[in-house]
Amino acid sequence: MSQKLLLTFNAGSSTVKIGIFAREQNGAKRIGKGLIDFRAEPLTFHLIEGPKIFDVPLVAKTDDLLHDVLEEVFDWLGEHYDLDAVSAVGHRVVHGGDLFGEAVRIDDTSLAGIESLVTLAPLHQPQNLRLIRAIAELKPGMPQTASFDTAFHRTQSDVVRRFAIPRDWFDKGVKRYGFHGLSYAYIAGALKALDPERAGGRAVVAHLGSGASLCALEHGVSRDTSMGFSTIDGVPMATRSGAIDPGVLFHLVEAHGMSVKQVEEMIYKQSGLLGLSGISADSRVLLETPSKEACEALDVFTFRIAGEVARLAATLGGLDTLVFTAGIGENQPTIRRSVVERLRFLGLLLDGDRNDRNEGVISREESRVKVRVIATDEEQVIADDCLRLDAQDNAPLYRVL
Ligand SMILES: Nc1ncnc2c1ncn2[C@@H]1O[C@H](COP(=O)(O)OP(=O)(O)O)[C@@H](O)[C@H]1O
Ligand SMILES: CC(=O)OP(=O)(O)O
Ligand SMILES: [Mg+2]
Repeated sequence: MSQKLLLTFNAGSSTVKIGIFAREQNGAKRIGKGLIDFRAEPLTFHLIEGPKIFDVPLVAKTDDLLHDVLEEVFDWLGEHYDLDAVSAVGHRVVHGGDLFGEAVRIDDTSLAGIESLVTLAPLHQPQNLRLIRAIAELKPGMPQTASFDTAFHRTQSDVVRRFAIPRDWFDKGVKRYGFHGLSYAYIAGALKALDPERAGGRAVVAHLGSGASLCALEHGVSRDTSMGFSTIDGVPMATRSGAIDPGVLFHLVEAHGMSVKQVEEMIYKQSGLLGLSGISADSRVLLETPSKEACEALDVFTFRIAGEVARLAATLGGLDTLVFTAGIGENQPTIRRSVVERLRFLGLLLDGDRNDRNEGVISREESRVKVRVIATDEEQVIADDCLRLDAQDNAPLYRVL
């Protein structure tokens, strides 16, 4: 019999990342990585790690269900992996609200809980649900688990989580939740391995991908983060505005007659780097475009990130380590340089050559704050949760309702 496998799904704002893991005695070991790119026209599947590397355009269209897209992706994956050996599937689910403090098996009850949080993460949660349902149809009876982005931040104090609005709204769930928790959990583990005594001490992690946020870690525990109630808050992103004076939103609706839906579309999908530059949501394109607007978009981005690092350092009462991670954080020296140069006053000194080579430590020896680049792996966290939950007992399986 062939070795048992696990699949993981990490649905971000613009891609779905698929992890293929072997179930080994000492845990889940990655053996492949795929990516469905929803920005590409036509929709494209990339196998970026595995026995063969390839890109294929998909015939299936993104419909509301993702059933056809996944079926086609499974056909491609099936040429290289024995998909009959898949014994469980784990998902990243972006919002767990106050309902989910840790990863869970998916059954009808947990699925209803995930569904009840759709309005809190309209860019992500519906996609998570589509994937869960499509897999339940394509692989009936397959055990599925959910790992929540919000769960890692439940160690934050109420002072950090409260908005300064009438206090009963907090009890009704209007509070700062924070996201990218699977990435921060992975980085906290990596920092512990690099620095077993102090896990990086007082560390700020900058997760800079299509969605971007920062997290303040005290010996690996979340104390504060830039994203709040929704995935809009904090720093500007590929297409999201980041924190914005709520007065602007009232103004757009009342003085300019925009509907709430139109404002939502603008803030989630037409803002950030795309809106600022008018050129592209992809920082790689902006770095190569010699225009004033592209340059200014990147300046706003790095200005706001540096400001957030300083704010989070205040939460921690100082800063020992700054970590860059995710697509931009791991791969873009120019953006890291602009952020770190703005933070010289906090004791950060960049080693330009190390930074250009994307090395693990990019600060100089004499820098008071150590600056690191660590590749995140949200799929590993999902796979570890999935393996642990699946091994516990034969609890409920999700079937198509
Ligand atoms: N070499 C690179 N590979 C992939 N993404 C990169 C690279 N360099 C920069 N990026 C940036 O990272 C972003 C994607 O980051 P990622 O963490 O994968 O985001 P998400 O999970 O939100 O889709 C891209 O929009 C791009 O701007
Ligand atoms: C929470 C969030 O913004 O996720 P992503 O960066 O994957 O879009
Ligand atoms: Mg992501």
